[in-house]
Amino acid sequence: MYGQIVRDGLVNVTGIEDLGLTSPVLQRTSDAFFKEISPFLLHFGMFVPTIIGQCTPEQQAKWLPLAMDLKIIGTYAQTELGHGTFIRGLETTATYDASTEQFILKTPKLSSYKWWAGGLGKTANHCIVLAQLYTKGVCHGPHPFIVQIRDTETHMPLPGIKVGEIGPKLGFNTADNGFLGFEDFRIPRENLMMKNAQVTKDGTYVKVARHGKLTYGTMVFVRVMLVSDMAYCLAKAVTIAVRYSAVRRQSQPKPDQPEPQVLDYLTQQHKLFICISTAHAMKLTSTWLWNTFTGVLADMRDGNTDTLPELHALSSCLKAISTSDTSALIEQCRFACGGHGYMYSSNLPALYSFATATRTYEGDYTVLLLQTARFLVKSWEQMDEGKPLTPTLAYLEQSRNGSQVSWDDSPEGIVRGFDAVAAGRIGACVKSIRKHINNGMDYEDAWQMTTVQLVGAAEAHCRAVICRVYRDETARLTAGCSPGVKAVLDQLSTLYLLYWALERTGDLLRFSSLSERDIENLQARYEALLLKIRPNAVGLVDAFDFRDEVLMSTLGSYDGRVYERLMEEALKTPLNREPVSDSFHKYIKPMMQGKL
Ligand SMILES: CCCCC/C=C\C/C=C\C/C=C\C/C=C\CCCC(=O)SCCNC(=O)CCNC(=O)[C@H](O)C(C)(C)COP(=O)(O)OP(=O)(O)OC[C@H]1O[C@@H](n2cnc3c(N)ncnc32)[C@H](O)[C@@H]1OP(=O)(O)O
Ligand SMILES: Cc1cc2nc3c(=O)[nH]c(=O)nc-3n(C[C@H](O)[C@H](O)[C@H](O)COP(=O)(O)OP(=O)(O)OC[C@H]3O[C@@H](n4cnc5c(N)ncnc54)[C@H](O)[C@@H]3O)c2cc1C
Repeated sequence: MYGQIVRDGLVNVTGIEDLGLTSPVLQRTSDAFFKEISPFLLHFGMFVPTIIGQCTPEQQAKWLPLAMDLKIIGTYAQTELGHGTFIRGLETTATYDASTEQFILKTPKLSSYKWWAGGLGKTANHCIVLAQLYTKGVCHGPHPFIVQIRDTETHMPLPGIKVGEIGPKLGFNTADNGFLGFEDFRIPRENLMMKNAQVTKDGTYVKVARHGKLTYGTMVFVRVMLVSDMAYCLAKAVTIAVRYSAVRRQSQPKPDQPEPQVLDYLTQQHKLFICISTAHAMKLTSTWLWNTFTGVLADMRDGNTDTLPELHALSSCLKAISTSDTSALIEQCRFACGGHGYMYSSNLPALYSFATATRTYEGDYTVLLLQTARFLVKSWEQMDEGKPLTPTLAYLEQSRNGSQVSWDDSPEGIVRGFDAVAAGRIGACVKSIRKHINNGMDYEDAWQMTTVQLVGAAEAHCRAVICRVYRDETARLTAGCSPGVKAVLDQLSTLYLLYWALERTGDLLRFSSLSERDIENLQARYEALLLKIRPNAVGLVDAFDFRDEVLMSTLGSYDGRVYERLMEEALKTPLNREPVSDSFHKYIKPMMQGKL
């Protein structure tokens, strides 16, 4: 299995590299090689970006050609057995020895072992290691080091290195996630990645970065990328589920009628059409986020880090919500395919196991939403002090006078309704924190006591951002389209708004003048819209344009030969090589004869 995956992985990365294509293409074509993950994902997904983001130009000149030509294979080892979320609590140490101009890497105890890095087990010979930097007896916090861990000729672990694979997981079983320990392992001073902080030969620590969190930059980049990844993942899953639902016929609602396509059931449309819509919403939002990200990078190149806090808040909540929505909706696609959705050959299990992991790695869902909430509460307090709000929080102004937003069920009105919900929930958090403080709590305890509400407020803010961006970007991008295309894409973005308005009626009743009658109207409009979308459903997923080799699904192939493919795959199962398994003779027969 591992050998096959490495072969496929190299064909993928070297083949595409020869064509000089970019890593997103690499990422997309890699799907034609793997149902799961390439052991080289971290090399291109984090090792290379960290060299670019954390190294000086001189260090980049040394390491980047080696990495891009695959002369070295890297990964990103930050998480430890004992810490993943709390980076400041990482235990691996890097202590500077001025007498030899080296750092000594140490794994003080079992919980300090690096754990999880993709490709670390058997594939990588180098890695980025986040370690607590000590020099002249002072700890300066976690810093990135580039460390060779295996001999590039023999691939043997270097002396002082303990490395291996962490074992089977829910999914990602081709990612070769590994563990790594250091026993007084020495690396040259120059292996500290010195764009944001330096240590001089005599051990003096020099802070370069204008912002304390630039070391976390790679994670922001990956979070931004993952939003797009999730759109792609969900688009694959709903292509499989909609095509299968068009082929599958089941039950007989009317005695004298043939069994209908299950896609004709309103409940099936309710399960699946939000998936089509969400894939579009996340794709458009990811492009908007990427443009925001590149804008912040440009500002930072000019020495201005003012826009970084908003990017961190946006990338945190969008990564959290896109991965959470995608995991839930891919599982919904699996539910929609009945028993056959549970077959590994449908590819829905692999898509689900990838998406659900993404809800955790690169920042746990709850932790990232609390990061966004921190920014939202700070912004509210700045608004109270009369300071200007950042663009994505402009809607907070409307809540200033505390008046309830009047409900308007037009698409733009629903977007404003979500703004009111987000503003109302943030305001409720601020009120809760202040109440606890007035009752004698310190700020940290008051914050902790409000965290359930804070996670909800961050989700509401993110939903409002997605709704607004989806609506605006659809209008902008379809301006020049034919009326037919424009109408269908407008139906999808309206469906997204109606779906989430019905999911959040409680909040809308609390923070707008929404009434019982309005809810009945929303429900009726939503159901009517499902029927309108039905004729275009297969065309809409065909428009995602996935080749069968990329979908790798017995249920989702273009020709619809579902039962033939399921049987073909079944016959390939090793157990079917012989009519009678030798376990019969070894165990079952003796048992039947009472000889066990
Ligand atoms: C084969 C082809 C491949 C092609 C690939 C191409 C592309 C692929 C793309 C993606 C795919 C790649 C890989 C995917 C697969 C697997 C990868 C998994 C890798 C990992 O899984 S890798 C480990 C990830 N592990 C985490 O994700 C840890 C999460 N834990 C944290 O992130 C921190 O621990 C935090 C933030 C919780 C607390 O950190 P803390 O305790 O130090 O800070 P604190 O909370 O005290 O905040 C103090 C002030 O810093 C600000 N602040 C914080 N963070 C900031 C940031 N990032 N930027 C700017 N400001 C930031 C705050 O906003 C605040 O600001 P203020 O004071 O103003 O409020
Ligand atoms: C498939 C996969 C691949 C990975 N690849 C890599 C890799 O290549 N490199 C790497 O370095 N890491 C990698 N990771 C590790 C990943 O980044 C961490 O697992 C992730 O950051 C979560 O941290 P944790 O495991 O410590 O969870 P924890 O933070 O321990 O989460 C446990 C629970 O505690 C809660 N919690 C934690 N802190 C708080 C808080 N402040 N407030 C409220 N609740 C809190 C969480 O919400 C969660 O419910 C990978 C993980 C997976 C699953």
